[in-house]
Amino acid sequence: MLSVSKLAIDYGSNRVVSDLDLSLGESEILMLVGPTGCGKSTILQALAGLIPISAGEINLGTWRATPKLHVPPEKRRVGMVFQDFALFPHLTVQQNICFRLKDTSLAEHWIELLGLGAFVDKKPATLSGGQKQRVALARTLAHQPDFVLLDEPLSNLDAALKDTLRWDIRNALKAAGVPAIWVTHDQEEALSVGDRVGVLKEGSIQQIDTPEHCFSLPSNRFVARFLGEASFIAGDYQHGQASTAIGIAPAQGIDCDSGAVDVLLRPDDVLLAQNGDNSNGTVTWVRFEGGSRLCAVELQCNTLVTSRVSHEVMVRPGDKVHVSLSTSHPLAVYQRHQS
Ligand SMILES: Nc1ncnc2c1ncn2[C@@H]1O[C@H](COP(=O)(O)OP(=O)(O)OP(=O)(O)O)[C@@H](O)[C@H]1O
Repeated sequence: MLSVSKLAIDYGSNRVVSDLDLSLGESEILMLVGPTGCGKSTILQALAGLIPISAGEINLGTWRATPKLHVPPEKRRVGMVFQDFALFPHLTVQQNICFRLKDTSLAEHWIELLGLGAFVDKKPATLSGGQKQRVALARTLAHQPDFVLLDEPLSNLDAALKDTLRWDIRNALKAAGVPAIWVTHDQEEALSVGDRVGVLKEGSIQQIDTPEHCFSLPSNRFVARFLGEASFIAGDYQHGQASTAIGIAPAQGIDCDSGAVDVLLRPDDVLLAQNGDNSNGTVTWVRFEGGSRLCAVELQCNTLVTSRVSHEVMVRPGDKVHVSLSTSHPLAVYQRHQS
C-alpha cells in the first residue's frame, strides 16, 4: 500500500505542497485534479523521488522516504507515464517496451492486451498519439512497477481518442493490479475513471473521496465549482430538508446543522418547463452540448440557476420558463454566505 503522510514540498523558500495525507489500496486508481499551478506534477515528482521533500514521509512497505532519508528513483519501483510519451525515437515499439527488461515474456502480454501487435516493428514517429501512449504504458507495466504515476497521459490527444484510451488505460492498470495516481485537468475524466478523486487547491487537498461523493457532496464551494457546473440558491435547512424558492428537496449539511443555507444545484437537479403562464424565471443563455442543452435561468429572486434539457427542447435566451427542484438524492447545503 502506498501511503503519504504530512508531506510538504518546497521550491526554495516557496512551499507549494503542504500537509498532504493520502493512502492507496492495492489496485486503486486515485485521480488528482486541481487548477493549473496547484502542485499536481510536483507531488508526482516527489513520489517518484525526482525532487526532495521538506517534511513528512512516503511509505510503500518495501521502502520509506523522509526529508533526511532519500530513496533514489530507481529503488522506488515506480512506473511513470507522461503526456509527451517519452519514447526512444530510434527504437521500434518492441525495443521501446523491452528496453532494459530482463523478462521479455511480460512485454508480449502487454503488447497483446494494449492492441499493439501490428505495430511492434514500427518506430514511434509513424504511430498516432494514442498508439504512442499505449506503447508508453506497455513499457511501464512490463517492468512490473509497485506503483504507477500518470501525468496528464491524455492531454495531447484529441477528444474522440481520449474517451476510448482512458478506459483502456484503466483496464490495463486494473489488470496489472498496481496502485496508480493519475493527474488530469479534465474533471469528466477524473470522475469517470478514478476509484477516488483528490481535489487540490494551492498545494493542499480539499477532499479525497469517491467520485460520487466529491460531485454530490463536495467538502466546500471550491470543490463544488471545480468538479462541474454549480449554482447556489438560498434556502432554509431543517430536519434533512432544504426549502428554496423553487421547491423542497432532501439535503445534507456540509458545514452546518440547520438554518439559513446555500443549496448546491447541479443542472440535473433542476427541472425546466416551458410554461409561460406559470413562469418563475427568464432564460439568460443557452449552451448547445450535442445531446443536451445547458440553460441558465435568472429567477425572480435574482439568483441564476442552470438546468440541462434534451437537445429536442428548443429554449432561447429571453424565454419565460418554470424551474423546480427535481431530485431524490440529498443536495449539499452550506452555511449561507452573507453578501
Ligand atoms: N522547478 C521549479 N522551481 C520553482 N517553482 C516551481 C518549479 N516547478 C514548479 N514550480 C511552481 O510550483 C507550483 C506548482 O507547480 P506544478 O507544476 O506542480 O503545478 P500543476 O498543478 O502540475 O500545474 P499544471 O496543471 O499547470 O501542470 C507552481 O506555482 C509552479 O510555478
